[in-house]
Amino acid sequence: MSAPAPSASRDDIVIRVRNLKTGFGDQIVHDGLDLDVRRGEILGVVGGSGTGKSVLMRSIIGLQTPIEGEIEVFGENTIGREETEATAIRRRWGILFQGGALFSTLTVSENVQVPLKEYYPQLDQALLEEIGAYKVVMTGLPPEAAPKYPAELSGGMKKRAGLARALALDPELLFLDEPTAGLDPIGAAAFDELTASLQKTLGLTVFLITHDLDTLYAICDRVAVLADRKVIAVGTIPELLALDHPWIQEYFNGPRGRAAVAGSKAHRAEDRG
Ligand SMILES: Nc1ncnc2c1ncn2[C@@H]1O[C@H](COP(=O)(O)OP(=O)(O)OP(=O)(O)O)[C@@H](O)[C@H]1O
Repeated sequence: MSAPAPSASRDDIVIRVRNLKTGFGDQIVHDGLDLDVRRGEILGVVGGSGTGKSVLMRSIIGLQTPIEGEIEVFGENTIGREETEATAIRRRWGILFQGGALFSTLTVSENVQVPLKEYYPQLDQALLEEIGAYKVVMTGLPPEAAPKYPAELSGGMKKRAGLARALALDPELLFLDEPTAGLDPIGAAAFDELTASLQKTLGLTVFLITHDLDTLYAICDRVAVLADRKVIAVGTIPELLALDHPWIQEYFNGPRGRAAVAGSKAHRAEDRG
C-alpha cells in the first residue's frame, strides 16, 4: 500500500524518491520519505499545512537540495547533475506554481514564450507567437487573452495562463501546486476538468499538490498522504479509507470529505444523464 508500489515496473515509474531527507537549519521537513509516481497517472499529494508538500515538489524539480536520499525523474538521477544534463531533464516537465507565478510585465503570450526562448533560442518570433497563441487556446482561454497582462486577468484566467506556460515545451510530466486554490467552486471544477482532459489528450503524468477534496475525488488516480515527515500512505481513495490512520480518517471522513463524496456522486449521476 505505501510506496514503493510493488505492481509497477521501474519503466512505469516517472518519479522515484527514496529515503529523502530535507530540512532548513535545525528543522527536518522530510526523513526517510519514499514515493513512486506512475506513468500516466494523476497523483494527488495531500497533507496538513507545513508537512512539506511544496518542499517535496521543490526537491524533485531541483530547487531544493536534499540532505540525503535519491530522486530519479524519467529514470535519471536529478541530484547534483551537471547543468546541461539537468537542463535536458527539466525540459521534459512543466510546472504551475501556486498563484500562477506569471511575469507581471509580460503579456500572457510572452509568458508562454519564456520557456520556449530559453530552450529553443533559434525559434523565430512569428513561430513563438504562433505557439504562444496555440497554448493559450489549449487551456481554454479566449484568443483575446494572449496580448493581455496578468493584472488584466481574473484568478481563474491567471491559472490557465500559468498552465499554458507550463505546457509550452510539450512536457511529459506536469507539476501543479494547489491549482484550484483561490478559485470559486465552479472555476475549480472547470480547472479540474481541464487538467483531466489535458492529461488524457497529452498522455501526461501529473503530480498535483492540493487541499481540495473535490479535486481528489474528481480527477486523481491515486493520492499520497504526507505526515510524520514521510509519505505515510499512497493509494486510491477507497484504499486510503480502509486505513486506520487518524489524519486520513479525519481528512476524508470529516464534514468536508463527506461533502466531496456527495458532490462527486451527484456529478457522476449527472454525467450518466
Ligand atoms: N525556504 C524556506 N526556508 C525555511 N523554511 C522553509 C522554507 N520553505 C519551507 N520551509 C518550511 O518547511 C516546512 C514545509 O513547508 P511546505 O511549504 O513544503 O509545506 P506545505 O505542506 O506545502 O504547506 P501548505 O499546505 O501550507 O502549503 C514548513 O515548516 C516551512 O516553514
